[in-house]
Amino acid sequence: MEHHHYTDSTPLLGETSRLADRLAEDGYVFLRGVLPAQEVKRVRDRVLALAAVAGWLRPAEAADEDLPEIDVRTMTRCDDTTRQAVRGEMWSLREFHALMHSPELLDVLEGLLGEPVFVHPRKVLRFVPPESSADSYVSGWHQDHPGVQGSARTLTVWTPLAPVTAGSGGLAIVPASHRSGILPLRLSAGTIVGWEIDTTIRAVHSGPMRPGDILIFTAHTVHGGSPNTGRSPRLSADCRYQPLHDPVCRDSIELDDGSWDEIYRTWPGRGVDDSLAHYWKALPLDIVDYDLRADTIREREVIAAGRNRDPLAARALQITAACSADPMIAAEAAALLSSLGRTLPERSTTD
Ligand SMILES: O=C(O)CCC(=O)C(=O)O
Ligand SMILES: [Fe+2]
Repeated sequence: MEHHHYTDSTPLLGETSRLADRLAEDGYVFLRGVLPAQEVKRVRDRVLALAAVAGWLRPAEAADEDLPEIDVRTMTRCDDTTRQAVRGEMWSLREFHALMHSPELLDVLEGLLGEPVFVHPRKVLRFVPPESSADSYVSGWHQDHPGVQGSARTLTVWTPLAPVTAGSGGLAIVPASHRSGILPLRLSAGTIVGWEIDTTIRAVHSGPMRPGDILIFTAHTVHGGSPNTGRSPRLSADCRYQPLHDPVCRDSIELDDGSWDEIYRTWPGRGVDDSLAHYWKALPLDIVDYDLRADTIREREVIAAGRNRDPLAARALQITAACSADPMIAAEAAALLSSLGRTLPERSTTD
């Protein structure tokens, strides 16, 4: 596999049609310094403060580029409920949501899409501890469209909250991989969802990133997180942006658990009269349900693989047991998982 640095498209900022051509050609653009570094730092500091309160950091030792080290033992010992609560507090930070609505970013996206943009409310904040921690994972090679659904023209923005170094790992992109539609998947025990793209990858683009830098890629572009081999957390944010008038999948708006008002309880004035709270309710959206058909087919495949005692099915069985909409399938997945005799660490199920 060939490894190259991202193609730097920063010189094309302000030349909308050339930037859009680059996105159409490569499936991604890498732009430096789009987000205000001070705002990024504000989010990072708040996230790290929550991690420190949870005891996840080793305060005395500054490691990778002024980020504290993770206390892997404490984090690994942390029970699931506490871990999810801390991650939930990080995710609820108003500064994080505001960052993904930065005017500088929306200008670029509006230029690329050529029409008004809808910012998905369900943004993702990633706190990836070193791979030695039970709560670390790689996202595996994937395309966003099968999971995000809605508009096929949706764009993802990925941005680091701290410098991306060789140790922290970042987001690797397979250039021009968006041109072949939805690609098949294969079981993969080491990735977050238990599946990954089943194609030969010939070239990968990656490289260092600074706070403020962004990657924008299409919903069909193959990409995946690299392992965090450093000693500090990898902190990043990602969010999806689509043409306002295209269909929006309900799952990009609605929460799996809890309500948006619970999220806003830490916002000033609990989000009342806040332009970032419930902002989609005033928009003329064409909301569509999540189409479960592809997931159902994959669930059948993983059950069959589990019956064949395929060790590659372990992670997908775990996800199916925890998340299947069909209780019979969930129960069989759980039984097959225990008969596989594998106890995998409990991990987050975010794609
Ligand atoms: O940061 C990662 O590990 C994965 C990010 C990703 O898949 C995305 O932003 O769509
Ligand atoms: Fe993704």
